[in-house]
Amino acid sequence: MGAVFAPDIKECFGRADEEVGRRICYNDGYDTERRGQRLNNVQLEREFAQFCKTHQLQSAHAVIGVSGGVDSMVLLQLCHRAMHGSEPLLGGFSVVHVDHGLRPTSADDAQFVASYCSRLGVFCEVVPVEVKDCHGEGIEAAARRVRYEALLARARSYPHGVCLVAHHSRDQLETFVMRWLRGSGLAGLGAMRPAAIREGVPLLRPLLRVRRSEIVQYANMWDVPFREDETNANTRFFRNRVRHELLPLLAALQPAVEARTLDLTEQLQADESFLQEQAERALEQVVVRRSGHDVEISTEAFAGLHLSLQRRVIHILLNCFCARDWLFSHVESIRTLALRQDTASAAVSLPHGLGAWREYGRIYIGHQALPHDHETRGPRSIAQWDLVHVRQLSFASAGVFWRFRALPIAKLPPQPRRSPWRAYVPDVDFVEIVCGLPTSVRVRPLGLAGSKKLQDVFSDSKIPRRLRPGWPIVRVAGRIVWIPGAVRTDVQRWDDTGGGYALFARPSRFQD
Ligand SMILES: Nc1ncnc2c1ncn2[C@@H]1O[C@H](COP(=O)(O)OP(=O)(O)OP(=O)(O)O)[C@@H](O)[C@H]1O
Repeated sequence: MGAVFAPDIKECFGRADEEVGRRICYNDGYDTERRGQRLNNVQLEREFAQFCKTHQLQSAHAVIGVSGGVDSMVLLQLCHRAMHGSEPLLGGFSVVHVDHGLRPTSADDAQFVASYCSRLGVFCEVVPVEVKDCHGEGIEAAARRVRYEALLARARSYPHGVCLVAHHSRDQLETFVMRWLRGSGLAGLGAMRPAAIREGVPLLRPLLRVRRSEIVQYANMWDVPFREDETNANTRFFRNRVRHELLPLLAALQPAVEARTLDLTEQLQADESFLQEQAERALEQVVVRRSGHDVEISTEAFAGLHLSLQRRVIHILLNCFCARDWLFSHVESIRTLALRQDTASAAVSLPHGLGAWREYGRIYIGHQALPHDHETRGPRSIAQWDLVHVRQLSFASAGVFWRFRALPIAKLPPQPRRSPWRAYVPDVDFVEIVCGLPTSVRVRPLGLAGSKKLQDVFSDSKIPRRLRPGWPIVRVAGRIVWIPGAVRTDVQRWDDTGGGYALFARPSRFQD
């Protein structure tokens, strides 16, 4: 469907105004409830006018996202009235309806919005979009992503374009609760901002402090038509369950929950802005070097930061590298890595095949494995591998790129294949990966009566001499359990009761 524009129906709107005006002004005592509503409506219009002035919308072109629901239809009405008052509050405005094509009735919604705009004489564009869940984000999130892309693109096409959406105070409460349940931090719990910049375009929410009941009253007052989205009742969606099941409970316990959450989110937003500003400054102090692929941080400067800043600095870096797919446990693992008192090298693996490494008083985050793939001299700890939180680990050692994987034994098939590239370790939190142990160290290979020197283990397994100093050796509580590609020792065990982990190793250059 293309653009719809019908400037000639403006008069219809004028008549509707007059009718409502007559009912209120001349029928004194006719409908006291309506009079009360009118006061609220005046209040709503005043607040909207104030919002327009604060954000200097007199010189802007507002692109309103209108779904056809009551909230956005009321926003449309407010904009329309704001344009036609004694002093226009908007430089101009137009409507965009995004047709996701996901529901059988979506074409009717588009038609409904377009024809109402046509009645008002407002320019309306219906933008059909294709919703594809490419990032495993879920269909709801994918629809939201493409919707904002379309709305912001339209706003960007105007010289002073801004985008207006009709979120109200209950939406804010829902967002807060959903983020709280999903374990968001400060940034997420601040929920939606009344004014934000999204992809370079101001995204404004003039109704964020308005209650839904006031919006509905306003719609009734001005006979604003709207359509109910039938999926709103479907409790298969998380948001709807929060809305229909959890919020009524919260409101029963604390009737002021919506207003209090609004105040709280405003405070959190202010705290969040302050912390982010401080962290961006701190980042300049701790980052020693930054290239497109990795970043190098001074552990000394990092240790001097306040705990909140330490976390936020890592948070910012992870956002750059891991596109928000990280967890709080990743932040904490990197922080622990940076604050360790000993000087040993260590690593944690991150999503998207990235890693964080510690070497010589620096933390490296990025795609590179060990930053200095140097020859190993003497024993060296490669990683304290946190099996509970980190399931994959990769690093380079003496010219070989290693990938390690850990799988709880309970998840393995009943009779796993035997291989020197796999071993079983007891149910421990950490294993240590070291290299460069003296070749005279003795190990007791599984199934052998006696012990063997490391040197003999390497030669029997045909591990090239030049690779031996950097060859990883896995230890549990200081005892060797596995030399990948060579032997497993009597410390390792296959636990039929399902405890422990299976470890897998793949050296990329050597094995090929
Ligand atoms: N199909 C649509 N076309 C244009 N604008 C829309 C559409 N759907 C929603 N909007 C705009 O977005 C606002 C929020 O809508 P809704 O609460 O349904 O979004 P949501 O899916 O919860 O996403 P979020 O709240 O994260 O923006 C609406 O008030 C309206 O302004």
